[in-house]
Amino acid sequence: MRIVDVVEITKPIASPIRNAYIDFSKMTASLVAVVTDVMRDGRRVVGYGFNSNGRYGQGGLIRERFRNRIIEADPKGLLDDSGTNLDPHRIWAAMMANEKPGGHGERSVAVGTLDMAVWDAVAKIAGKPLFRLLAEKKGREANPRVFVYAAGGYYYPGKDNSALRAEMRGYLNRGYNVVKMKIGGASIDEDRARIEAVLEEIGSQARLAVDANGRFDLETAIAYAKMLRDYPLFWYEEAGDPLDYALQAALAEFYPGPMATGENLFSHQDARNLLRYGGMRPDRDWLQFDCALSYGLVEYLRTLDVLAQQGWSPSRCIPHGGHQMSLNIAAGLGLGGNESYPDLFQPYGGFPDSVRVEDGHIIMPDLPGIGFEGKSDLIKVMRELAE
Ligand SMILES: O=C([O-])CC(=O)C(=O)O
Ligand SMILES: [Mg+2]
Repeated sequence: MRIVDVVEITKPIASPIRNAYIDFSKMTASLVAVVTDVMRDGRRVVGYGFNSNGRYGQGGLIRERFRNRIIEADPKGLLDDSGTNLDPHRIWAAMMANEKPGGHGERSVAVGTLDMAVWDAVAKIAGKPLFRLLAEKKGREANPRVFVYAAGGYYYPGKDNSALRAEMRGYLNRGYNVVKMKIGGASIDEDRARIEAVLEEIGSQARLAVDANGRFDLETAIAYAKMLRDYPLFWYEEAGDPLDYALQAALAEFYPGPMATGENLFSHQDARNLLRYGGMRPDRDWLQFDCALSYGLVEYLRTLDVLAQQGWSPSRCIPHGGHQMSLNIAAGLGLGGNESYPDLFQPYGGFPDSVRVEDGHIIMPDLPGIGFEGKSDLIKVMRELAE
């Protein structure tokens, strides 16, 4: 058994939306395939992966470095001890040969994208849904029912508060009971009016989270905290620079409600620094590390170890990114849920076609691998790449 090829294509996922920091008019994503020589149900096993929105495609790094290290490694050295499946940890180590520590940059996105495809292949070779494989490896019970929330509420050109309300109403109609909107891309008075409009629309049917995308300095973050704490928000996300742990810790003094951050921390070492120095509170705050941006699930397992050492439960994690990889981790390893973008970043985000959101939760279908084969628009572009 061996990996015979690794292929990558960089695709546009452009849209006219804007958060407080970037617009998505030139956004791209890498789609990758890990092609094996294993056959299952009459088909060659190919694992697929892609990177989450917010960071651009990683074709250069994947094609120049990480792909070659997998292809050039001794194939036997990439198998598990039984020799009957690939070993994601050994493949990860092969990819990271001759890489210095620290300064994680975006190489973590390239590795995370390939790691997703490796786990997809491993679960397909095992003939199981990835979430069941993960639960088995950890000796725990999988829970296929996963909390999901609807992320949107972006700044669009020409979008007024009635359009924002209609967007949120649409999410409620589709079964969500937590919705998220952007803040920090307008004046604080405008943002207050946008928040009040959404709260009026959703009433007691749902809760609202807000996301500043790291835009604020400490003074502005605190000014917003004082405004936001008047409302019963689900969370206040990424107020300041993701690496400014002192800002996050200072903010906690002004914001008693739940805070969320972590989508732009790309390693277990960065996660550890957040928990050590960021003032995050394990009884109410939320951690959003996204494996597809941060060296994949092999690294995310280390991050979960860091959490345990620092007294945090995995149930405080609701990853960024809205992809099925994190849904599997949530169902298999007991995370608190997953993000979802009902109207954005298609065909990559979302759920298998048969899945419906009910009461803010989905039920994972029993599909081998990550479950991409259950989403027709997604598997179509995947197969165009490698089958
Ligand atoms: O707008 C983005 O970059 C995405 C984001 O922060 C989120 O989903 O939390
Ligand atoms: Mg965010």
